[in-house]
Amino acid sequence: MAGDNSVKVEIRDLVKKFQTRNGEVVALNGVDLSIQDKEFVCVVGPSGCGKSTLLNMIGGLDTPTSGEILVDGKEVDGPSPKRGIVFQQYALFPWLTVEKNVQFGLKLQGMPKERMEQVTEKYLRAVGLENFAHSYPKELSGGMKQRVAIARAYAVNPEVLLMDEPFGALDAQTRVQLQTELLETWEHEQKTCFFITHDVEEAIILAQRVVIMSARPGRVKDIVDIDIPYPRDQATKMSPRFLELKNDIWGQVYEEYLEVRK
Ligand SMILES: Nc1ncnc2c1ncn2[C@@H]1O[C@H](COP(=O)(O)OP(=O)(O)OP(=O)(O)O)[C@@H](O)[C@H]1O
Repeated sequence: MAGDNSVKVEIRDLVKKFQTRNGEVVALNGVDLSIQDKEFVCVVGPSGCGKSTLLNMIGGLDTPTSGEILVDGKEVDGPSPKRGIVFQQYALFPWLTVEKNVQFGLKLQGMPKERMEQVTEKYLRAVGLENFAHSYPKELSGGMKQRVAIARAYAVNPEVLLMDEPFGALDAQTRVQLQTELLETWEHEQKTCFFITHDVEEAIILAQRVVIMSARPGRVKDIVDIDIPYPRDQATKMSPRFLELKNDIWGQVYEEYLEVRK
């Protein structure tokens, strides 16, 4: 289950500055991080510490001011189907059915129709939406829409899955359900996952390592190994080790939150 010790994503001395009307904003200032192949990493940190900025740059949606991001040893120079992204707000095409949403990236890849239908069926089944293939996004609940976004990301078979608070807008029960499903899929598909969340419990349930970022300008403050075996479930949250890790991570995030408020 753990990464196989080959580095998938290497981030070196990454700096990102934005020029705004009110002057320069240093979002990230010297981020170093190595993510192993097939590893599940969660990132936590106070609001505005640059988590989304970091994810967008790994995804190739934005460029660093200085420093490097290497995927498989090659510098990221734009988006790639090898890196799938799931955002907090479902980002589905409202005019397309669930099935057509999932097939969007497959069409761009020129996948033959029959194969595309098999892939769509497989992933809609994986997220429990096989009976909603012909529904439109507006007919689905928030949790169902996010399931479609996850199925769509998995369908193109990315090597790295970048998830920016994908469950942030969901109610607690749906969130727990989707966490469980995501872990199950990760166990089968073994992708490298980079997952941003504000929820420390969510980070501990999902990740092999939790990266804690400092207040803006963001840097890596600490990396905590989550030495709780998989499969993890809701009962895991009652274990003494879980509570110990939660206290540690929560305490560190809170310190940074207080920095923001200064
Ligand atoms: N396009 C942009 N132009 C100017 N400033 C930006 C831009 N994108 C992000 N920033 C600034 O960079 C900093 C980091 O933003 P980012 O969204 O990455 O933080 P975050 O940690 O993801 O926050 P949150 O947890 O609230 O989502 C913030 O101060 C933000 O205002």
